[in-house]
Amino acid sequence: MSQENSILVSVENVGICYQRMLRRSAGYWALKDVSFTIKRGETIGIIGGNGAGKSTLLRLLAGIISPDKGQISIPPSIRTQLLALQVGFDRDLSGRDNIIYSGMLLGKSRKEMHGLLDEIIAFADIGEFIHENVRTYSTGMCARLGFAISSNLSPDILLIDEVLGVGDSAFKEKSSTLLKERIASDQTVVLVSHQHDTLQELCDRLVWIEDGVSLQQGDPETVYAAYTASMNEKISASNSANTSNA
Ligand SMILES: Nc1ncnc2c1ncn2[C@@H]1O[C@H](COP(=O)(O)OP(=O)(O)OP(=O)(O)O)[C@@H](O)[C@H]1O
Repeated sequence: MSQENSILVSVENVGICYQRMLRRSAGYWALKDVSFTIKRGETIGIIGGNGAGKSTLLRLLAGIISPDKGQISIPPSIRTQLLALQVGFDRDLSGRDNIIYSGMLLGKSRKEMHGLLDEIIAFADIGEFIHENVRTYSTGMCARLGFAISSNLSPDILLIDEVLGVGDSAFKEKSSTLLKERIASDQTVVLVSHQHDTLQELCDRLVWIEDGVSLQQGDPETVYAAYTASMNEKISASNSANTSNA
């Protein structure tokens, strides 16, 4: 099989159960039964309603959490990087130190990272804030830092959780251009987004997840149409229930 078409990641009947804070209450299965594969060089879009389990799935692919049932297979040499607004940085370190730390997590040496620092800082373009703790950053600044790091480090799989469309218009343009370049250069990408245009333009395939279950996968047009039809049905059902209760 050629390298381009080889399966890089396989997710089989995976479930993730979050433990509740109250010890006696049962855990919550955020993912119940998710299966799909990712081929080398593919851009996969993950869609689904709020709370469907999309971010949980990216955390699983990033190796932050492990499955409580089923299996995920990723070769040990494969480095993933998660670009998300809530995770990925040590909030008590400066942006600069987070750049070095992220690079080392992706297998770079401290010396290599010092060589890349200036370029990454220039791409992030957040001024003196680069020396402040990430805790003080705005949402857009976190997105800038994340994109700046991934633009220079090229992980094997880039995982993007709804950070497109964040920030000012100059940054949106810059991040979208970067992503398109990565996709053209055969970067493997998994992208969570609610933006139809983005999914349509960038993705080879969509995987639709609802209530922790992978319902459908395939070409973006078909899967998005099925997802939208299901959403519209839910809205109609909810409107009818509200009318009959009035
Ligand atoms: N750390 C956690 N502990 C307990 N429950 C969690 C945790 N993280 C997420 N959940 C729950 O798991 C479910 C799936 O959450 P997740 O964030 O993966 O959904 P999502 O599809 O990304 O949602 P959205 O589109 O709203 O961002 C939700 O019901 C959420 O409340």
